[in-house]
Amino acid sequence: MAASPDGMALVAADLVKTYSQGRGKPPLRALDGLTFQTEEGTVFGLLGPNGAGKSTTVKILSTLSRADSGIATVAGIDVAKHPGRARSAIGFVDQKQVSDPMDTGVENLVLAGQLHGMSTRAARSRAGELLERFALAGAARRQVKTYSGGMARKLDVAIGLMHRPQVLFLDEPTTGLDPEARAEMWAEIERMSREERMTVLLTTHYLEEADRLASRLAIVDAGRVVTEGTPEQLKSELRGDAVVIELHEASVIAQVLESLDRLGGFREVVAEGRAVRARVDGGGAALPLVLAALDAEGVSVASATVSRPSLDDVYLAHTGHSFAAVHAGSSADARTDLEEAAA
Ligand SMILES: Nc1ncnc2c1ncn2[C@@H]1O[C@H](COP(=O)(O)OP(=O)(O)OP(=O)(O)O)[C@@H](O)[C@H]1O
Repeated sequence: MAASPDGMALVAADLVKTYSQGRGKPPLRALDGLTFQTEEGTVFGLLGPNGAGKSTTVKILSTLSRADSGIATVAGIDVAKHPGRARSAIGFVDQKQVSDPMDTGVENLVLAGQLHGMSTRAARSRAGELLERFALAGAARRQVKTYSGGMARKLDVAIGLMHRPQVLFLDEPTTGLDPEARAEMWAEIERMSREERMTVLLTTHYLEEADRLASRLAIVDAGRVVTEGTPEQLKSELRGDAVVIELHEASVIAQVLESLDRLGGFREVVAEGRAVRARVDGGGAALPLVLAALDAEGVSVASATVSRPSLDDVYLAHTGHSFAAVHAGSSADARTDLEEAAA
């Protein structure tokens, strides 16, 4: 399998991309020197708040958009110089359903194979293989409109795999799936990368998903990679434990911040809604002191927890906001495509 000479399946080097925002407004710098690389046969996670530049990065790497400057390669192929070759090396699974609901599962797969230049015979054989693998063989001849959400999603991934790509782009593969379907999808993604040495670029709104699947992660903010490493490395870089104090009322936040300041030793103190988060060494010993101080001041605490650093803490430390708060219920992207409109 031809990867780039240095074994990197994906390279994004100093990517810059600006979008026109319409007449009279300055262009928006969506990517500002974004850089990362991914080894062959691994799952690489891209995390970041809405608007950080993840989709723009994926669009450039998958030839759907062009960078203003910088280099992007997929399996050693420069995507700007050889988009056709790059396209045959990648599979792209969009957030939106790509299969035709009126066609059967097998019809969708065979059509996808034919669009990639496969003969009908080869496409049928590959479709059969994938239907088996995704436990969809029993539903192969049913219209996709009769499938559950999990089945339709698996079919979409199978469509992306028809032409045996070296690199698969998965944009929020489990958004909207129930826990069982999500677990099944995770197992399949793990299997693909392990057994077939397939490289997967995963963008996700679920930290748990990134933690479980990605061997390396990049956190993207304002068009740049702000930190990168294995989930374990990123977590171990954070010193101390995470303390979260939830209050019954937001009006006492200032009092809590003052108490923490007085007690000393608390770092990265952030107030969010009715909660205060902070880091402290020896959280187990520090928490009772905080609770005693707040009790003495008559501040009513709804809950208080202390935990080892999580990926959410990594995210918070690098972006200044918690992943859960940013992504609560927000994945729909309703902006108008100004770039296309301006073209
Ligand atoms: N076609 C476009 N025209 C104009 N602005 C755009 C276009 N596409 C993206 N943007 C802007 O570029 C920035 C980066 O967007 P991008 O979609 O890459 O972020 P993202 O990290 O994928 O966010 P999300 O999680 O919301 O999908 C945002 O400010 C966005 O509004």
